[in-house]
Amino acid sequence: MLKVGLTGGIGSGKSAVSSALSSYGAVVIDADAIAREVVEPGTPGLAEVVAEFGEGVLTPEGRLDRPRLGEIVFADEARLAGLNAIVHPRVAERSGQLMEEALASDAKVVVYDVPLLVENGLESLYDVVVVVDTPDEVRVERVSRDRGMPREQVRARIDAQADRRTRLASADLVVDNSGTREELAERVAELWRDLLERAG
Ligand SMILES: CC(C)(COP(=O)(O)OP(=O)(O)OC[C@H]1O[C@@H](n2cnc3c(N)ncnc32)[C@H](O)[C@@H]1O)[C@@H](O)C(=O)NCCC(=O)NCCS
Ligand SMILES: Nc1ncnc2c1ncn2[C@@H]1O[C@H](COP(=O)(O)OP(=O)(O)OP(=O)(O)O)[C@@H](O)[C@H]1O
Repeated sequence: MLKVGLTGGIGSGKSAVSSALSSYGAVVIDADAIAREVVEPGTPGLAEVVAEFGEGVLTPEGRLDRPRLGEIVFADEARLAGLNAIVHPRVAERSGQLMEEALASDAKVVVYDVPLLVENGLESLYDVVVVVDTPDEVRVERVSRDRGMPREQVRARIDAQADRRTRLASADLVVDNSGTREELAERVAELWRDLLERAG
């Protein structure tokens, strides 16, 4: 079983790449999805977030108000560090469990889709680090267009992440997603062949 760490900054196209890899037969573990699960209503994670940030980060229904918390933490490094200290250990634990389950399956390739692989120094956990590389301006365009996130919010998240050079320095393989979706699909098909070869 080949362990692949798939990373890239906000809006780079990791989800697009991981869903294509999943359709080819890879097991995909999604860090963003786990980061949501660990702060669902009733979890100790959400209780800690409220203790740290106050009731103001809850919606009237008692769920985490994610855009609100995003505005707070991406404007203030210390507050972001406070949130990361609550969420990241829980994500690491749960993703470790899911990785163990994947290793026990007969899949040839398992992909951990994680935006902060380089930031959190996780390179050594994977046989192959794949970086999805997309210019900052293109990412701002795509995320504001498709998710309605204000451009300044996308930029603030880009600023909170590793820069392009740092991320590329950790890459074993790079997928360029500056072009069309069709071009990306071709590159992922090539990537899959490469990963299968490495899986042996
Ligand atoms: C601040 C929160 C509530 C905002 O939620 P929102 O729904 O708007 O964004 P979502 O979680 O879908 O993240 C979208 C993208 O933002 C970027 N991002 C998220 N968290 C971080 C972070 N701590 N540092 C840098 N970039 C981040 C990533 O590129 C991510 O793919 C949320 O991002 C969060 O809880 N972040 C801390 C946990 C974390 O680091 N998650 C990333 C994977 S472990
Ligand atoms: N080649 C492309 N051309 C046009 N739009 C694209 C392309 N690739 C991805 N997108 C769109 O850009 C947005 C960002 O892509 P995606 O969600 O896959 O990125 P991501 O790296 O998973 O982002 P995040 O870190 O925020 O979770 C999505 O709305 C996606 O549909």
